[in-house]
Amino acid sequence: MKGRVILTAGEMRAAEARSIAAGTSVETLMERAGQAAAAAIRRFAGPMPALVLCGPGNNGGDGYVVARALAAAGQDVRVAATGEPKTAAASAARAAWGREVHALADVEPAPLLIDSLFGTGLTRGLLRDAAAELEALAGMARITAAIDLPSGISTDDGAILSPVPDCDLTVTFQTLKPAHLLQPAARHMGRIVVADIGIEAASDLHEIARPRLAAPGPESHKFTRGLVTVIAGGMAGAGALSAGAALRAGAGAVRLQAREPVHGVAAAIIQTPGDPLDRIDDKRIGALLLGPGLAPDDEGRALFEAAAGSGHPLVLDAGALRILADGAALPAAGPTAILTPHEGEFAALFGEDGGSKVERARAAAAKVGAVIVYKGPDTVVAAPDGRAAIHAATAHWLATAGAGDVLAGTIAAMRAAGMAAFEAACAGIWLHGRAAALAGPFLIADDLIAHLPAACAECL
Ligand SMILES: NC(=O)C1=CN([C@@H]2O[C@H](COP(=O)(O)OP(=O)(O)OC[C@H]3O[C@@H](n4cnc5c(N)ncnc54)[C@H](OP(=O)(O)O)[C@@H]3O)[C@@H](O)[C@H]2O)[C@@H](O)CC1
Ligand SMILES: Nc1ncnc2c1ncn2[C@@H]1O[C@H](COP(=O)(O)OP(=O)(O)O)[C@@H](O)[C@H]1O
Ligand SMILES: [K+]
Repeated sequence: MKGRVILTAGEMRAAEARSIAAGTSVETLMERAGQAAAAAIRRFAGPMPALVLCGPGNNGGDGYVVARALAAAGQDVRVAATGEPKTAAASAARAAWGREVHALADVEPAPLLIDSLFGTGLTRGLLRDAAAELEALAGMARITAAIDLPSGISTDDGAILSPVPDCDLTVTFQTLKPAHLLQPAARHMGRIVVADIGIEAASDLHEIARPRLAAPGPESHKFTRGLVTVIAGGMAGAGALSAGAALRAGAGAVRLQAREPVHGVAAAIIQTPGDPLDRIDDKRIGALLLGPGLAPDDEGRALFEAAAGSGHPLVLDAGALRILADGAALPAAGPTAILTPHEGEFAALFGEDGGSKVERARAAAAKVGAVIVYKGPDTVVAAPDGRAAIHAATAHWLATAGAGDVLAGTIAAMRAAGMAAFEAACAGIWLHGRAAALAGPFLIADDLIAHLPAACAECL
């Protein structure tokens, strides 16, 4: 499955402009947006007394429509605004509301607060008084709903420009925007509803969705399901986590290549202690994973060179990324490699500048010609051809040692099963996040492995 489309503010404006050029007016789009938002809010919150805060732009315009729709449904509604509308469509929406509009500074709170101050047009933080008013009213409300985005958020990179309320519901239009999934903004969204307002929207940026996995059939054997080779570093436990994850994520065979026997791993993991490069020329290897537990020393560099020259689909994590940052080269040709850096590894490889997490991941993928899995509480996958995808984790218990090793092994299993690099990365991330949700609070990395089969079973 491909997942929900994500558009930036500029792409959304362009899609809106095309729609207008094709004959649908801004007023019509605003009416659809406001009516859809009101319906979603009523479904979520029921008929409680509401206060709608309206800003000067079209986000505020949506708010006047929401207020009119809720009032028409018999709900007790008040409106407060920062000032007069600045767009013709918002002015028309305010006129159609036709009732009193309070000043934001001295309005009474209500149990249902609807934040329609700013959306995709926000270019700078709210003025201190407006931000404080929004925060205070949200603090006194039982439920806070945002129209398009909670106010104070930068749409494209998810940055916080001024204090943002914690919303219970965010109703956005036609597609997700990056800030709905990127941190630090994403934590403020609550439940996200995407309402259809009849705009055509396509993008090469998607949310990561549940993958489809194939069950083995009568024609299958272990090597058709995929052979994963994990080259263990000096800290063999990390490789053991990756190997265990690859096996539980459905690889038909997993080899853990370490100098010494690794204890405590599943007996089904094939071990032939000795030279870690033993059998690296096996043509059946579907994914070669290097990096977990690997030190950036002479031996590590030699293993990297051998892996890079092997011609196998590579998954490079941890120590292999440090070796790469120190100047080693990826193979110039052959299957697309997958790199799985966390924030620190990404910065060491590609620097810290360059826009949003999506833009930075895309630039990195284009630069090195590999699929980049830029990890964190939000994970961005980018391919050299410009495709990108975002996963907003809900299981923050993943912030635990070894979770990255499990992710790398899971991705390697997907790759060995025959998925292309971008799809394998996306599938692995989804399964990893789902396994974390199933494992629950206080999970450790080993628990993720135990829950991978249940996560995979949801994808058959
Ligand atoms: N795209 C679509 O298809 C549809 C979009 N729709 C809706 O439109 C919304 C986008 O509307 P928008 O472009 O008018 O921007 P919006 O978020 O209301 O804010 C811009 C205004 O705020 C101002 N301003 C900015 N920062 C400020 C600050 N810190 N403090 C004070 N002022 C500040 C800025 O003025 P300026 O920067 O020039 O000073 C401008 O006046 C979108 O989120 C969605 O809800 C739907 O109606 C229908 C279909
Ligand atoms: N706060 C968080 N919320 C959700 N997922 C997280 C969080 N912190 C880390 N993760 C995920 O956990 C994994 C950690 O990987 P990594 O940083 O390489 O850890 P390690 O090296 O200990 O295995 C990644 O998949 C990352 O996306
Ligand atoms: K808003």
